[in-house]
Amino acid sequence: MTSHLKKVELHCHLEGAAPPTLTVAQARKYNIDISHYLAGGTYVWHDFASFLECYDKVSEAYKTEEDYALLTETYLDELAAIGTIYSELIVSPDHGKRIGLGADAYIEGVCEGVRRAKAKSDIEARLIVTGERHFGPESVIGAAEYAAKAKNPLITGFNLAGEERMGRVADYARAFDIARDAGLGLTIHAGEVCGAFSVADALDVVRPSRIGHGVRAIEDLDLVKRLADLGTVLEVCPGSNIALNVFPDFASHPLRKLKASGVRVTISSDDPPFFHTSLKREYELAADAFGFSDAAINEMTRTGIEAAFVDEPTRQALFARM
Ligand SMILES: Nc1ncnc2[nH]cnc12
Ligand SMILES: [Zn+2]
Repeated sequence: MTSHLKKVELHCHLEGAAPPTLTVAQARKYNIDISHYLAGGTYVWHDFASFLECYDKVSEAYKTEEDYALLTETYLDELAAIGTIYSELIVSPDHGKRIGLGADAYIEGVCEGVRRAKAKSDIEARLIVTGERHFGPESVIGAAEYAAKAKNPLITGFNLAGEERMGRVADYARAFDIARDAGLGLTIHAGEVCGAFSVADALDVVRPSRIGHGVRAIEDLDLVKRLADLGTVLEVCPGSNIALNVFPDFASHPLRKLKASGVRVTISSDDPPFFHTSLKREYELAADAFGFSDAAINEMTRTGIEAAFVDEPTRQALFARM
């Protein structure tokens, strides 16, 4: 039981949080045939590549500023209802461009959703602009330039997601330079689909304060020590890792080992309905599948606040709410 615990989430893709019921309604509204990707109330995919394809198709069912406001508000309301005080949403203005809505209208819709949710529950939220590797380095640079120029106080970070097997981190270094120069927090997907080398690449090239997943660092114990020494925070998403078969089961998932080795870890849901999970379930798994005490879970939540891409007064206000 973790319902009494305050919660923080650093790693959730906005479109990846789309409830299947809402996506069905959206697809009906726009007369989109989504039956290959959503059947029986469940998103349909069978491996990482088909998951990404399904994710992109589902995203296409959200088309207007109001659609993004509703999607954001719906997810943040769900988080607030389980005691979540802070959420970082991974968003893709580039996707807004691709669907013809435009990056500004996409972001404005998301910001409206953040404001609506905050007015109801006081949940704090920030946006991490992401580039997606499978759309190529130029599109990732475009995403970084957008984030850098936006001067939107809710946009506080930059991420790189998508097909991890596409190119090496160095191909995307320029995008991270742009984001770093703009003062954005840096995080990057690594060590999820690819092995420990991708985490080492991320540390060498990007020097991020956080890594999305990073769990396959466990394949190289020197690298685990490096993560612990640097204080790099891992945004660990156990349910996602099991759904994508990164590890066969929770017993072989390295969350406990990483934490015991001194690596700073947090827990998140990634793309919850795609992976049959939720932040509530991830906290329950931390207690039941991993055997963490309330104190250990609170420690991970505090790590999340320490690593959050927020200004210091906001960070202190979040600590005060713990
Ligand atoms: N788990 C994941 N890894 C990489 N890119 C993603 N985009 C959405 N979810 C993702
Ligand atoms: Zn992710």
